[in-house]
Amino acid sequence: MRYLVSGGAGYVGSHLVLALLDAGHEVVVLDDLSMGHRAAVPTSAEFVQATLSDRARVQEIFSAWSFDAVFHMAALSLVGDSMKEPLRYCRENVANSLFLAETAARAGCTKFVLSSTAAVFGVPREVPITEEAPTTPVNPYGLSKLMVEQALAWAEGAHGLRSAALRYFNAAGADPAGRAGEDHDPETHLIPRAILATLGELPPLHVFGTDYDTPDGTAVRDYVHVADLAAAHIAVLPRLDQGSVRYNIGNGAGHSVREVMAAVERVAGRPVPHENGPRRAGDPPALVASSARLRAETGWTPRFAELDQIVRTAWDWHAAQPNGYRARAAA
Ligand SMILES: NC(=O)c1ccc[n+]([C@@H]2O[C@H](COP(=O)([O-])OP(=O)(O)OC[C@H]3O[C@@H](n4cnc5c(N)ncnc54)[C@H](O)[C@@H]3O)[C@@H](O)[C@H]2O)c1
Ligand SMILES: O=c1ccn([C@@H]2O[C@H](COP(=O)(O)OP(=O)(O)O[C@H]3O[C@H](CO)[C@H](O)[C@H](O)[C@H]3O)[C@@H](O)[C@H]2O)c(=O)[nH]1
Repeated sequence: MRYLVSGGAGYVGSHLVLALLDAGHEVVVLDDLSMGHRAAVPTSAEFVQATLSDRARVQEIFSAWSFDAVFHMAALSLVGDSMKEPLRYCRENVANSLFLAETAARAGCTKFVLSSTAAVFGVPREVPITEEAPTTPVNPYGLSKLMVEQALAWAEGAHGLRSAALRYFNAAGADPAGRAGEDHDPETHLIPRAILATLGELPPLHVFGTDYDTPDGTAVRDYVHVADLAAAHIAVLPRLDQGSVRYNIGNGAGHSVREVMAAVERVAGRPVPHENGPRRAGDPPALVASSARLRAETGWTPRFAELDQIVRTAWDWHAAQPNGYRARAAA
């Protein structure tokens, strides 16, 4: 099979590309490298450096190749930035996604997998969060993804485009073989920030909020290993033969910021330098997935379900290349 991965030079995308190549598929990566890294894309994948807002380039890609499915990961995805630039977030994420989906459908591609997010749920009334939970985003990032999900839901009847909306919870960890890892600039995610602070590569970690209504007062998230996330994408593809789907993807276990710091300390064998601070705007107190539907319908199950396993792969990646892909690019 041949697949297009938009955003395939990014964190989650690079791990999906590895999983697809490992399974023997052909992969074309479309990425503008605004956040991703050329060195994150294996040489056995085709690479097209282009932005999704360059409509002519996107159409050229569909003229040059035919695809069995599109995995659409390229997006603006920082909650904090989305609070500052809500219109840009909605415009970019919605317009680019819908143009890509429309172009795919016109080219005869009938399967479209959207990287959606737990942020579509806002502050949930109940955890774990099922696919039936109300979708009431509390930040423009979550709203932009929800708008794309809703538009795609109309595309099946009208254009025959079947879609999978995959609501990732918190992607974490690195390729267990060390081929890829997380490298954002700026890095905003908790686990890499805690690790890089411990390695002395970043200033002490700021704990965003210690007064949440959670067991230890810090916010709770569901950390899912990025290789398990990649495997879920492959597992859902056959479901699209029967129609569009949406799945929540997490481990089903919540961990607080303090628990994550404790896991980093166990793996690193030394304390995480940190300071307590105020809450970050747009952060819900607790997000934990029910992935029962995904497990039941696809047989997917996480291989790296323990927080320490997840942190260990991330630690190994950062300890081996504290400057991320820059060292690889220079090599
Ligand atoms: N990381 C997470 O925990 C998480 C959680 C939920 C959802 N998601 C979603 O998963 C997807 C991937 O997330 P990630 O953490 O890998 O992000 P990332 O920033 O590492 O990767 C996104 C990639 O898309 C590229 N890109 C961005 N805008 C583009 C454009 N207009 N044209 C072409 N390429 C463009 C970037 O260069 C980057 O390589 C995103 O859609 C994100 O919203 C991520
Ligand atoms: O330096 C930091 C960074 C994060 N946190 C806290 O750690 C938790 C996790 O924060 P991340 O930034 O790692 O992840 P988010 O939960 O904010 O966001 C991630 O998951 C969301 C859905 O759950 C979105 O999809 C988003 O794209 C993705 O980055 C949050 O409670 C946050 O407040 C800190 O205390 N200090």
